[in-house]
Amino acid sequence: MHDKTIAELALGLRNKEFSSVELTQAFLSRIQRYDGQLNSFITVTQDSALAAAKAADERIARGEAGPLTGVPLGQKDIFCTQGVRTSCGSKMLDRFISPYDATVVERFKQAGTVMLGKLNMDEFAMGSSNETSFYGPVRNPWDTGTVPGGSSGGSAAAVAARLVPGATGTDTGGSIRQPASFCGITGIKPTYGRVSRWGMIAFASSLDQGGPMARTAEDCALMLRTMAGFDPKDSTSVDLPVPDYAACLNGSLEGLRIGLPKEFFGDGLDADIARLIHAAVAEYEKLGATVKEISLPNMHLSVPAYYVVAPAECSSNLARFDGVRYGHRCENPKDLKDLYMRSRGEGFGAEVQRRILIGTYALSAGYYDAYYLKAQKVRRLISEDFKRAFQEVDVILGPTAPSVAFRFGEKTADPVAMYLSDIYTIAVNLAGLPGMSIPVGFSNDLPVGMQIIGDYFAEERLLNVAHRYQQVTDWHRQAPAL
Ligand SMILES: NC(=O)C[C@H](N)C(=O)O
Repeated sequence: MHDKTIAELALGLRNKEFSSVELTQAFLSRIQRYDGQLNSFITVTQDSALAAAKAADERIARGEAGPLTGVPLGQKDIFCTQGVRTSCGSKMLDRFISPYDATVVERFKQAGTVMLGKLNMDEFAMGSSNETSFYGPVRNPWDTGTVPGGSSGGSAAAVAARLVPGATGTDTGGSIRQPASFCGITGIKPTYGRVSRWGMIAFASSLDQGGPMARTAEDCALMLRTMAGFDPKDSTSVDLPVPDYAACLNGSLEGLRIGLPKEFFGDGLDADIARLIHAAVAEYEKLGATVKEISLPNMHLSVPAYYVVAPAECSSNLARFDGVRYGHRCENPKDLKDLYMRSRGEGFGAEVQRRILIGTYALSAGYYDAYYLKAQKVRRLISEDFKRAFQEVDVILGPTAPSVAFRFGEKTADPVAMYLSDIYTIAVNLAGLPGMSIPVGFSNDLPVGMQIIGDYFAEERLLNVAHRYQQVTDWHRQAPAL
């Protein structure tokens, strides 16, 4: 059962080939058997999962089921879950039991899905390797000596290892796409504003966006249909109708205009990855697409701009964790200042502290214009690059990451080397565009992902482009040996 996609599981449930309780039990026993090796879960919610599965079976029996009723899923531990620890991968929130559900969690509950547990992640979503989690690193199921990517590494590893058929992720600067690439799965970061951020612990509010991670584009479409939609509780949520993403997967690609940005294929890209991306592009030509080289001239400014904007917003968002109302509180504080200093010093790990310091500096009097304001101007230039490109092409293809999964410790001593893992993904967040990663082959036995970028609210197009490729290839069907 664990090898089936979400679409196949949903069909099996509807046809009563198996019950949601049986399915949930099967995944729970896989988690118990294999997650010791991977560490992809922070919390497994066995009892509530079985209760939700039982309720789903009853709903199916009454003929009141929705398309995903009874399907088990995992939630990244950044989404608040009522009555369940929501740690965000941090000691700061190790004992935080959320009093409410995030909108995304609430929507999945209403759809009758079953939450298997909360997935491991980089602390407060800051990282590209899952090595910053307070709960220890997640291991990549393709080679447990390598990282799964980050920050949604627990979600990616669990989906790849078939411990869950699908999971949520969040993407502030590549955090859905880069781990999807490293673990050989499919993930989509929707347009900023498409999925509610309410109850999703804030890192950089102008960039954060939740999205689905699964094995196929079809499964991502099914999950996104449930996740997306207007939410009055999120001030940046966009009030646009949600298309039936699964209905447009089979559209023809005849005449599709593909752009390949020359900046994505320059120095720093692994030669094997470049070869696999070109091979995937050739498949699209067979499907009727035309290809042209384009330029995104300000791409080289995306990582520097992101590392001003994201830390600036994080320094403001994380100010709430002061040991008074939220989060870890130190023992026996002498006075208020001591309480703040020690609670934050003990509760936050090194990478989070680094970002808070950078952000506070960038926003401080006298530096604001030089850093924050300038980064915002660069952000506009990057958006305009894409705007120009989308006048000529329908989608942009390129690598998701410059390398395959790297080894533990390889980049921890050099934060800038770590930040460069997101060199191809970050510009998409700065512009607020939708982006996707799909598996297109292997290099040294490790999965390689291709990125598909579209114009605002072109999620249907991206999913269609990904699905057509998955109909003629089987990279997304490969499974790691556990
Ligand atoms: N949250 C993300 O999208 C991950 C990104 N690598 C960062 O550390 O900021």
